[in-house]
Amino acid sequence: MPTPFPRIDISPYLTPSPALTPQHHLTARALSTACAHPGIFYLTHHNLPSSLTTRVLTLARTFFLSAPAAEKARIRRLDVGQGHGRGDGARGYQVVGDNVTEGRRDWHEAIDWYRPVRKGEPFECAGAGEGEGKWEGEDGVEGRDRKAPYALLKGVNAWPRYPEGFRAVYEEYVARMLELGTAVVRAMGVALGGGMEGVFVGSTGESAWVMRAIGYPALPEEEEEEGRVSCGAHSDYGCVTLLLDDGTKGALQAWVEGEEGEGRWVDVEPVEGALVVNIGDMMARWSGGLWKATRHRVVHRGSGYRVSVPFFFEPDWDARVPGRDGEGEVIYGEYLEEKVKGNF
Ligand SMILES: O=C(O)CCC(=O)C(=O)O
Ligand SMILES: [Fe+2]
Repeated sequence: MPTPFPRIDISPYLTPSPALTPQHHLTARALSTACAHPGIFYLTHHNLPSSLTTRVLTLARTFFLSAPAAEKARIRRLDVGQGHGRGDGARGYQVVGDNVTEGRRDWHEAIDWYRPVRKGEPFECAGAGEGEGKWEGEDGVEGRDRKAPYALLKGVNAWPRYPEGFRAVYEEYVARMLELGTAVVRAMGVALGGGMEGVFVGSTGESAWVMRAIGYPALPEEEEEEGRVSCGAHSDYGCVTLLLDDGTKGALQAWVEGEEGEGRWVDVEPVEGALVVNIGDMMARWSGGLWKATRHRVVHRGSGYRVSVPFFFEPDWDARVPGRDGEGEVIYGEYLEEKVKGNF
């Protein structure tokens, strides 16, 4: 069966242009349809050099499969207060089974990074410490001006020292993804109309982005019998997810609803040179429920080791996002804190 997921060419939004052209509108219209149903699509012509995406995936694979246990332990995610205060309950490496989705342990390992919190930012305080704790693992500017103990989500990112060059490549990738994310939300704003282009660009200029490198060993049969999957069914909570995958087939699945409202899991097969994109709960709210934060999950039964790197392009920490079903608006950073506390 052909894949039901459309391809969206984002290139018109990547070239500076003082006014919207017919090409901009073509992309916006295609996005509008795709975001309403099935809410997940392939982003093409994104202008990311394949040399960069290949390096990103290879570095993650090498880390997961061959980093010494001590290196994985050095950057392990810690609860708030742990590790002389360097834990922020969010950033760092998680072993297989550490990540929990809807109460079940996921069958993957991962490193999570969040947008750095800069000293003096309005939301920096909220419990951030002025203590003496210094995390030995921090070797970059981020950590130097902000001392542990850290509050929830307010720590410093943990970067592998092995394989060499990891951080520089990933930071280059983050910079590219911020540009791309801005282009995508701008296109989504044009698609929604009513001034939303300005709202989206204005609410994501300091995006509280999140990035994960995920390593999926094949899911053992006995784990699946226990009801475990590689990554449990969920919708993403932010704006837009830009997913880079290593081409492994039959792993990512999306919940697609038919005309009658009946749904089923459909494989989202990798498309060479394209990113898989879905919208998150914040974007669904901004669209007034017109667009869907599609549920998805990963079931990787194959024999190989799968690697993916989702980049979550999110609203600013202090962005105000409309409520759902008459609820009041939320401040995105507060919403995120609740999500992290509740283990997503
Ligand atoms: O690995 C994937 O393909 C998807 C991961 C995912 O859905 C997530 O991290 O939110
Ligand atoms: Fe997801």
